[in-house]
Amino acid sequence: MSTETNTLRRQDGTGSPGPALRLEAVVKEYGKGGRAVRALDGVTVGIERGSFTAVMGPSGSGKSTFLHCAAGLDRPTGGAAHIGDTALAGMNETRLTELRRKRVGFVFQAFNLIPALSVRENVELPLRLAGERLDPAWLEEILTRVGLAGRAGHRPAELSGGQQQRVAIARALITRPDVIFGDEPTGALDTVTAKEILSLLRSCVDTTGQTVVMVTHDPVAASYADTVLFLADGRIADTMRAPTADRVADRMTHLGAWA
Ligand SMILES: Nc1ncnc2c1ncn2[C@@H]1O[C@H](COP(=O)(O)OP(=O)(O)OP(=O)(O)O)[C@@H](O)[C@H]1O
Repeated sequence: MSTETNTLRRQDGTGSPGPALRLEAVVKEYGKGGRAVRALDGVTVGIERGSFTAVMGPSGSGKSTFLHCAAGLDRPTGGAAHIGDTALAGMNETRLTELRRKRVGFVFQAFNLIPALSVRENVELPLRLAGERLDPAWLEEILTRVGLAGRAGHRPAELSGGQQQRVAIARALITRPDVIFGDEPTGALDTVTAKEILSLLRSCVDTTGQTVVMVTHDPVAASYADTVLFLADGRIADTMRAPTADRVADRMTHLGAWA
């Protein structure tokens, strides 16, 4: 399949043109020789700006490897990954670190906040690490958007799990990244709180055109996305637009995910 035919578009067709993220024939092998594991086996996909994409697949199908290669956390063995127009191949570690700080945001299952820092300081951290100027109005806007304007001085331990994940989302938004990557962002939350976090991610996409790519095992979480990519044995086995939880669960069953 060509990149063009594989480019994922928003359902309503709005947002800037051009993919936020592009993988071309990406291969990732771990180990060498007879013991090598091919975790990604020629993945080609473009992810449109302002879209919400869920990545699903059976255990070991390559979801984490996909996310790591797409976000510049790991280097593909073959093929090419781009964030916007920037090719990740050939970047040295310093430039890759800079790219990860400025151009992508991460939201993990375990929140990964700094306990000694306040909400405000946690959110500011990526800008400080990147040596960039803080725009106080933008910080306030983000804190308001994630519903934490009144909690800016609190420490993470004083917040619920859902509130802590809101801090992580605010921290991901602060650099106005090309893409926010979520790795099971609702995996540690109860059902009601998970829905609030998914609605927040959805509204980041809908109101500001943020691009979100989220690995999940949960068909309900995937149903918040515009498109679901299904991985199997390191390849894109299927793409589903306008997903519902039932259709996603059905597709996963056919991929043998819950056999
Ligand atoms: N560092 C590594 N060294 C060797 N093999 C690895 C490494 N990381 C992943 N693999 C292998 O690559 C394949 C894909 O792994 P990956 O973690 O990307 O799958 P996944 O779909 O995210 O799985 P899960 O849903 O269980 O988290 C698996 O066979 C895994 O064992």
